Amino acid sequence: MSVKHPIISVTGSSGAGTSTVKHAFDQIFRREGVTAVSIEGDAFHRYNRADMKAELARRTQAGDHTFSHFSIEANCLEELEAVFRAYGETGAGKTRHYVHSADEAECYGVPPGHFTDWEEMAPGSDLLFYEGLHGAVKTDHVDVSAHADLKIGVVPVINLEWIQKIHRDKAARGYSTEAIRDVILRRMHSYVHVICPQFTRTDINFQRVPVVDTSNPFVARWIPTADESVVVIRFKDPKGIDFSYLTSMIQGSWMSRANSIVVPGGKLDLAMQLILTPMIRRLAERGRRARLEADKTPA
Ligand SMILES: Nc1ncnc2c1ncn2[C@@H]1O[C@H](COP(=O)(O)OP(=O)(O)OP(=O)(O)O)[C@@H](O)[C@H]1O
Ligand SMILES: O=C(CO)[C@H](O)[C@H](O)COP(=O)(O)O
Repeated sequence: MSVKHPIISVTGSSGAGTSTVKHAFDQIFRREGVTAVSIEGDAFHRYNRADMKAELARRTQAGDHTFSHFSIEANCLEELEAVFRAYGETGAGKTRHYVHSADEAECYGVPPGHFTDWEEMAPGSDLLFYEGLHGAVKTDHVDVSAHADLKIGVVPVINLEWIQKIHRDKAARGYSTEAIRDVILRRMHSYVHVICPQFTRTDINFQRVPVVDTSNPFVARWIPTADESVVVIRFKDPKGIDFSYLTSMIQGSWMSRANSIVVPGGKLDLAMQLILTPMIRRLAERGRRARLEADKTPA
């Protein structure tokens, strides 16, 4: 955690909607005049696509059927923790991109399945924004979670998460339904042991729940729309959250527990703005004040 150089971490499984949620954050950053630098979790995969395939084959042959991109060992989480620590201390750090598709390849000048070179983040930022699979991970050897000042979980109920993943991976990444189904199955062990535990460490979880039948996600023809879903928003620490303000501002919302509200799917953006803007403003202002004070203090 760092007052001077705060970190916001948005964590979710593949297809959960973390990239989509990033847009909501970008709007708040723009409106509030907050300069953010970003890290994509996929940048910290340990292997490029070909090496991952080879490692997977090696492990499968050795009898390990649980290895996947969700696994701790498939990612450089010590490096991610080190980048979080360095940013918290100095406001600087390095990152890169994992290129998934032909579109991204054109943008980054690197073929799909490869990484760009490591690059220093732009100097002078107010905060670091992470979006990916492991932003609240804590094991015996690595603690990414401890370095993040605001942790957000993006967790649709699982059938919806799969539908979102299947549609995105088919449309944007060119995979077949069968290949995606196999990946979902292979990742299940780490989904349970690595992904889920993070959502008890997050400060706020946004859980999209469809109100249409998603019983067989593998044949769903489209992703349930905003109007066909509600979002459960759960606060780890409800102290200081003005629930009556939120429920009066967000039409159709209600409290389902002492720490949770439910909003219509179409109000997710508004809910995120109302909830997150004051938190982001506070982090950025505290950081600016602390950096100013540090500049005034003689070395
Ligand atoms: N609130 C939402 N309403 C409707 N569709 C959504 C919503 N959130 C995400 N989706 C859809 O789900 C798919 C996956 O979303 P997104 O790319 O944001 O996932 P992700 O968590 O960033 O995945 P990855 O980490 O694998 O890149 C996209 O097709 C997106 O349009
Ligand atoms: O989104 C993902 C994880 O968050 C991808 O599954 C992962 O980055 C691997 O990508 P690919 O299978 O296309 O090489």
